Amino acid sequence: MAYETILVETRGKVGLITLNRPQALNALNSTLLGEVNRALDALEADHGIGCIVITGSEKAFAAGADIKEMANLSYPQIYSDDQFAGWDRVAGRRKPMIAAVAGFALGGGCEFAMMCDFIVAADNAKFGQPEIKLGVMPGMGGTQRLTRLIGKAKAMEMCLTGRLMGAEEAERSGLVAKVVPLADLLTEALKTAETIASLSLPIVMMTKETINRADETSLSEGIRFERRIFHSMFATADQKEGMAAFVEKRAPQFKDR
Ligand SMILES: CC(C)=CC(=O)SCCNC(=O)CCNC(=O)[C@H](O)C(C)(C)COP(=O)(O)OP(=O)(O)OC[C@H]1O[C@@H](n2cnc3c(N)ncnc32)[C@H](O)[C@@H]1OP(=O)(O)O
Repeated sequence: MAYETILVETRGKVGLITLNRPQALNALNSTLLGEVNRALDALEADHGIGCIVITGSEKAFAAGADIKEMANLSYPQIYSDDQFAGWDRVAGRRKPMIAAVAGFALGGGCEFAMMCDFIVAADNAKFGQPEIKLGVMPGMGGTQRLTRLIGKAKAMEMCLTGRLMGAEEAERSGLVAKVVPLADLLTEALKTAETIASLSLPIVMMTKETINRADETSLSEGIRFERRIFHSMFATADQKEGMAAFVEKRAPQFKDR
């Protein structure tokens, strides 16, 4: 498949999407959004893929939604086109997605990274929601996801001032799972993705769905949901294989069923 703004590769059971608009610091325009969704459609349909890594360049994961593309839109246009609705499709993906972030992850770039299941950051990463400086606010989920990840006080401070947060503070605050040296970013992200992809895909997907339920529901409903999904895992061959392998002191051979 041909793409203009991204590169798509498979490395064993891992799908790798690299944002590739270096001249605009990977600003997220509508072509790029369409291509990311097209690539994710293909990777999700491929039964050989167990995890997806999304990355950018050393300078920028993405410097935000494309300001030049949106600057002159009118309210009727942006409303009737439901601007950014395509990002809900990105966020709703069922296979696990890791954002490997180096450099700037600003505005929509930070929001895109937060749509992934977790973020591995290079030590030069800078996160921020600077939209307030453009006379708007985050519009791709940032007010909600950032608040859930780092809490109201820090989310308010970041969104109301537009200040940037470095990688170490982002890790301390719960925005990123792990910080690694820039030179090791892709290797580390791919290694983590390979670990996930070596496990049972349906069990991984059910676990992702169940954890995401925590953002949507009360504790008691969430625990009830977890219990139902946990019980259902006993209908899979991979549960039988995983537990038999432990008892027989051998490595499990998961079949994704
Ligand atoms: C509104 C919603 C819902 C979401 C958003 O995401 S709004 C955008 C939020 N992001 C920002 O406000 C960041 C904008 N970018 C910057 O502040 C700077 O580019 C920088 C601090 C990230 C890097 O500065 P640097 O001096 O190193 O590089 P530049 O010369 O400024 O940029 C290089 C090149 O990229 C173009 N660029 C950068 N960001 C965007 C963007 N978000 N949209 C469109 N284009 C962008 C920049 O204009 C320049 O290209 P030209 O030389 O052709 O102008």
